[in-house]
Amino acid sequence: MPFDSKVPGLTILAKVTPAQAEILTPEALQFVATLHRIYEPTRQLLLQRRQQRQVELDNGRLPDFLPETRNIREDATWRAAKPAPGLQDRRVEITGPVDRKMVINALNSGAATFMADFEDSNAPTWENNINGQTNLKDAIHQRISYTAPNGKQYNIRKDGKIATLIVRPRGWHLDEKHVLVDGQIISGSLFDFALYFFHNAKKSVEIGLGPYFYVPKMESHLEARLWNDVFNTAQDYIGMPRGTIRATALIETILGAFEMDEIIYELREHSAGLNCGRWDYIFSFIKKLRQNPDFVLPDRSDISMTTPFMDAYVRLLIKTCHKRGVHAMGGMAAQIPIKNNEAANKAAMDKVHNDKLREVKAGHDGTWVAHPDLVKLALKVFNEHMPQPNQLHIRRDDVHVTASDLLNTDVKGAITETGIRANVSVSLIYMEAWLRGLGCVPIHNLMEDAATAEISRSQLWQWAKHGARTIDGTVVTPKYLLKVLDEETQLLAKSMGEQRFQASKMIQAKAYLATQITGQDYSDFLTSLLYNDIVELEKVQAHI
Ligand SMILES: CC(=O)SCCNC(=O)CCNC(=O)[C@H](O)C(C)(C)COP(=O)(O)OP(=O)(O)OC[C@H]1O[C@@H](n2cnc3c(N)ncnc32)[C@H](O)[C@@H]1OP(=O)(O)O
Ligand SMILES: O=CC(=O)O
Ligand SMILES: [Mg+2]
Repeated sequence: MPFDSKVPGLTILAKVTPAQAEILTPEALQFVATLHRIYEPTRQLLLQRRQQRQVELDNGRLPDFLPETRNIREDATWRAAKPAPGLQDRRVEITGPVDRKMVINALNSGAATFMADFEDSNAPTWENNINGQTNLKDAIHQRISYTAPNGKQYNIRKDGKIATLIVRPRGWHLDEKHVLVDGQIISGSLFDFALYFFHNAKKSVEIGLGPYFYVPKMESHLEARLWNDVFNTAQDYIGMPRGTIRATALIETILGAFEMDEIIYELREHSAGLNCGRWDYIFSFIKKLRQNPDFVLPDRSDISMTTPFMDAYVRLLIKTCHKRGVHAMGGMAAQIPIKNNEAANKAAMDKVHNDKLREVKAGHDGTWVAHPDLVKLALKVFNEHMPQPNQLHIRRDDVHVTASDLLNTDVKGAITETGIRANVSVSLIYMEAWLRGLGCVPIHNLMEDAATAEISRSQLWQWAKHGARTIDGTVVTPKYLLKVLDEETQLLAKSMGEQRFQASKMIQAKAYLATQITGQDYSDFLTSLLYNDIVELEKVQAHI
């Protein structure tokens, strides 16, 4: 039986269990439909604007600060909202997908906050998304528990030291194809935001916090304005004072980096600062400038936070945030604990330690970790170097970052066969996992998610497009990359064994990847490219 949404014009093209129906209530869905009807036209216009800007970039026009918003950047008098309850001290934030066990583990991890992720680390299957909403609702309503298949019991810690919940909805580019309003596919961002807000906003205030969000992958301040408008409508809708919501904007696109002040300004009543989403930032740098031969980068492993364009971005972000009185959050080191190899584990932990040390010394007010075992390590570094809750008082008016600093590709390194093979293998393994509904996986001892995998496949495209040369003199051609793809797939097949390989999604992943590495077709997002494969539409066309 198709699910009856009881909301005129809104159709759900998916199976809905009784537990999921408690999230998909007529009242919550009415709110989804309301937001869609008001804001979908603007979202579509902004997505078209992204395409227009891409054409300009492809034609050689480099990103720059906007002349029309100079007054916002140069007016030193305006400030954003003061930090909200639970968001003053954010020295260590754990992130992770909205899986029930992980939600409990993250809340218990000892981190100050937990960013529950519908984006980079989540494959947006219907199950993942709706069950994720149930998990977050149960968390905010303080009734979440879980029994694992092995009988292990998970409960929220009793000492009250639970991380403050922050939710990251999907970016503006992603659709939620299981829901139609007036026959139109709706936005994934609005769907994730609306359901979480509707069920939890009031309760989160009652428990002394608030409805808190991370907003990802914005490419302009106009996209931030759209979020701000959505926040105002949402608060008015449930009778909550405007300014109760707080949102930290990830600066993780090269175009967003040129509009940091403007993004805070648009969100100022709701702003909780900016975050250096380093992995998407590298991806965006490659993607947006992909047609320009001056921006061909070496191996992914050669691009670090001290690479000139990354260093400039960090410095500008910290300066901008502290000027406006909001948090400048750091990002994610990709290393995770390595089991059964003490030396390798120590080397990985040293890298995380050094990354956190660099962040706190640069002036960041907090950082991200990918795994509960990293919380203590990051806390130790921040406690030692940041005795107060944050470093908002440290102004960096001495920092001057220019457009050419943000575009400085003086990166030390080379393109190597090892780097090419690593990119192919990471892309394949990640895409295969994503197609099975897993959005974050350990690969070669690193955390890989949608943002990191995007770097790998985009580099392959760019190297083939420009006929880049490896350090050994090999010219990277489509033919060469397709040969490497075959070889790497065979290696994976061998290590997995025939039966596991055939049962996996590796063949689909390979077919998708083949379209993305010849320097011709380029999908703006891997997740958009793969999304149709994880959409399972129920046949309820008669109800549309
Ligand atoms: C670019 C960006 O956007 S960064 C932000 C997005 N990425 C992330 O959030 C990364 C999230 N991290 C993860 O998903 C995981 O840590 C992975 C996939 C990298 C590794 O996961 P695993 O292989 O399961 O790690 P491992 O086996 O060491 O886990 C040990 C325990 O920690 C838990 N755990 C691991 N990572 C997390 C996390 N981020 N949050 C909560 N719990 C976690 C596991 O569930 C497991 O719990 P259990 O012992 O009760 O069974
Ligand atoms: O979302 C974070 C990133 O690094 O990308
Ligand atoms: Mg990201």
